[in-house]
Amino acid sequence: MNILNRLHSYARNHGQDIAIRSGDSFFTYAQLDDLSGRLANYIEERCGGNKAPVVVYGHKGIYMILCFLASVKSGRAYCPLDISIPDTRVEDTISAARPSVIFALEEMTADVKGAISLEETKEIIEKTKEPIDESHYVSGDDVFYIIFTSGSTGTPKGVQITADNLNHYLEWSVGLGTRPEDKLGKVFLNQAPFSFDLSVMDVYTCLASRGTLYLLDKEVQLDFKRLIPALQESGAAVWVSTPSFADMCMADKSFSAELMPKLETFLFCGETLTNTTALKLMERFPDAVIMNTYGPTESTVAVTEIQVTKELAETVQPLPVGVPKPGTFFEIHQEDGSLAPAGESGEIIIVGDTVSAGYFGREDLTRKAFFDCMKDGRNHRAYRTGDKGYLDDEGNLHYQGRIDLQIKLNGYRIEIEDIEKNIVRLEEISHAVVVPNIKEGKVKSLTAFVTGCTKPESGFKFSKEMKERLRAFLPAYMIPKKIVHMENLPMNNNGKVDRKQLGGLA
Ligand SMILES: Nc1ncnc2c1ncn2[C@@H]1O[C@H](COP(=O)(O)OP(=O)(O)OP(=O)(O)O)[C@@H](O)[C@H]1O
Repeated sequence: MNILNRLHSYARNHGQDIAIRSGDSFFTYAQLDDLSGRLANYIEERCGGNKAPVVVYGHKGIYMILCFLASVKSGRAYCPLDISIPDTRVEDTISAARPSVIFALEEMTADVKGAISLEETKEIIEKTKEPIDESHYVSGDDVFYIIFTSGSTGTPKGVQITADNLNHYLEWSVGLGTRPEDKLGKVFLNQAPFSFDLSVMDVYTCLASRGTLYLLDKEVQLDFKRLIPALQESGAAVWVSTPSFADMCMADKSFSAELMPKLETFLFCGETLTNTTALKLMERFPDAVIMNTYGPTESTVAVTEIQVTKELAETVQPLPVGVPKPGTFFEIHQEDGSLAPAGESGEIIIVGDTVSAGYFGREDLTRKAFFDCMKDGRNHRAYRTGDKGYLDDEGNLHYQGRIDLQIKLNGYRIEIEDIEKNIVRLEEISHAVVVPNIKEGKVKSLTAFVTGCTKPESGFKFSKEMKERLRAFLPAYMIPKKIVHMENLPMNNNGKVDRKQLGGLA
């Protein structure tokens, strides 16, 4: 599949269909294709031989996607930066990317010179009458986008995803949870900021399916009084978010099939989907299909899928993340780099057609994380995920947490996520995040932050009781020193549980 050609054909044959909506603004397929082609012409004329990426700064406006498409039509990768990114990181990213053009579609407070504002972008498009020729479009191994990871599990790096990576990903994602034809013309919900690659799952799967992308901005997401009516108004059939965001929505009783009667598919990625969340969602949306998918930015959003049925959610805990998409293979490596025996756990290595070429301008980091590998008689790109997992007899991948969330406490080697999985076995608790208390580089104790039950009268008593009961599941050295009840776990800008913030509270 070639997404840019597909957009062209939609613009020609279904030009009046709405491609993107944000509040009262929208672009039809004809507008999106035409205006992005014209803006691409401007970029090419202005930059000529400078093929450096285009930085697009902003939030959930419809012009964001228009600028992404203009960049790739001009033959340049784009690098999306959301307004939630702190100024210093915006500045660092821009100095690393050395962009050919910067579009700042929202007001920018970072120290950045020469950015083109939204008003100027509109004027440029108005003045540039001709769309760019297709021969300029990024294709094959050309980089389509560069996403700087959030750093939730390390330091931010610019992951380069090529046109081929994206096209291979889309061939699979249009069929996630439903047949591809069942997604045609449907509404897709966008929760994730564009600087988080989860958004690629809704933006491009939607555009590839001639759907309407419904953008939910940050302020709406944080205000139930606006969020619930927006969800209702969206008419969404495909839901794409982190599980944490769905959990947050479930705090409102009206979040159900009555509110969103057209909702057919939940697509989750980015963090663990707990059995509790899946089961609660099934109660609220009995007819919807729930898909768990897994993958890092480095292998284009997601590379596995599994439909979470009631039976699965009731019998297998934690939930598997599923089987690889076509064109993806897994290897499980032991600490010494050799292949783990069948069924045993180790580092998950992703091999295949959606694995990135590497990090932008960071040959050193690229060499550490990526390598080439033969599979089925062909050379493939492979990526060391830093995630731990194993493959079961049916070929399902089971994710067991980050290798770097392994700590040493009083000489014991402990998997933080192992403790979390056991805490949620306690009836009252639906989510648990355990953070180490570190002094002088050494782990001194552990604190667990939990949600689920109503606020206990005495935090001390609650902690004591939970710890007592945890003894049924965990050895004493793995039981956190404190168990703290919270109404909600804090989320980072990408909508994942914010471990760093909790670390500060421990
Ligand atoms: N379905 C899933 N279940 C559990 N964990 C998941 C799932 N999908 C993704 N993850 C976790 O999210 C990671 C990928 O996150 P992402 O590429 O968004 O980077 P990030 O959160 O910005 O972190 P960093 O910046 O440190 O790379 C995976 O490597 C895995 O640890």
